[in-house]
Amino acid sequence: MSFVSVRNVFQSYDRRPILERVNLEVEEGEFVSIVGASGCGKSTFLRLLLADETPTRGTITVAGGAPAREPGRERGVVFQRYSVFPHLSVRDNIVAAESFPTGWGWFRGGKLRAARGRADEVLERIGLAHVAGNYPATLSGGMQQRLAIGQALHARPRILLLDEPFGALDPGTRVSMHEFLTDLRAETKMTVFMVTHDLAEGFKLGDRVLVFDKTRWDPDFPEAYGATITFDFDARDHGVPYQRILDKIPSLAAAAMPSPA
Ligand SMILES: Nc1ncnc2c1ncn2[C@@H]1O[C@H](COP(=O)(O)OP(=O)(O)OP(=O)(O)O)[C@@H](O)[C@H]1O
Repeated sequence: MSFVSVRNVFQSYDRRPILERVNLEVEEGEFVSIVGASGCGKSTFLRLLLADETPTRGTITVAGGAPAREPGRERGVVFQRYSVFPHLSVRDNIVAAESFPTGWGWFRGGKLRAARGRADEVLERIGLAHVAGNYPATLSGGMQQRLAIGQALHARPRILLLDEPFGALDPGTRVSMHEFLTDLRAETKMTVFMVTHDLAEGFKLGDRVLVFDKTRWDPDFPEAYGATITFDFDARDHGVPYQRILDKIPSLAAAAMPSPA
């Protein structure tokens, strides 16, 4: 039995199909990159994996359990724009990640001191110990995104969901974030799903690269059909040079790029 099992999943909004017949089996510890045209439903798929939404049809199960009805601590998420708390210090942003999901509200006294100690260990690991007392606004984009990832990891999720986590960063910072994520992954053995518009990034970081696209298309009614997984590439050990895939399936180049605004 695989770790994450997506069986015949459909998702519609107001009867408008977004995803149809999505089937996927993922082993624990796999890194799955997701690419596809803008608006084809990649973020929707992540929300379904997060259990932030329930599919219109079909089921998503983790470790053979019952389908989740709401996000839990075993699933962490990071969005493109840093979702950190601007009014809290870097250290307390990590503390918040631990205290809020417990439903106990903000830690106090000895509990707060202990939580801050644990937060400092996380900051050490993500290279932000030297700015622990700063507010997020004083950090660079890459540092804020490292903080957002640190927050998500602090709950020790078994599944990490990344929605274009490096999309807003400059190319140099992106490369250092790739190294950061690769190291963390080796350390934690998490299962990761990452939506990206950057095909090279998808192949560099992923064990697999999934392409979402429509298999049916009605020119008179473009919204008639939803998207599904049309390719599932093995990207392990740089197994498939993505350039060769682009040569073979040129439409993928367009599918993997954001559409012009
Ligand atoms: N809650 C919702 N209610 C209605 N429509 C929605 C909702 N969420 C998403 N949609 C629509 O579903 C479609 C897919 O959106 P989604 O954000 O999943 O695509 P995406 O592939 O992640 O796009 P992008 O690459 O641009 O981020 C879009 O047309 C969007 O407007």
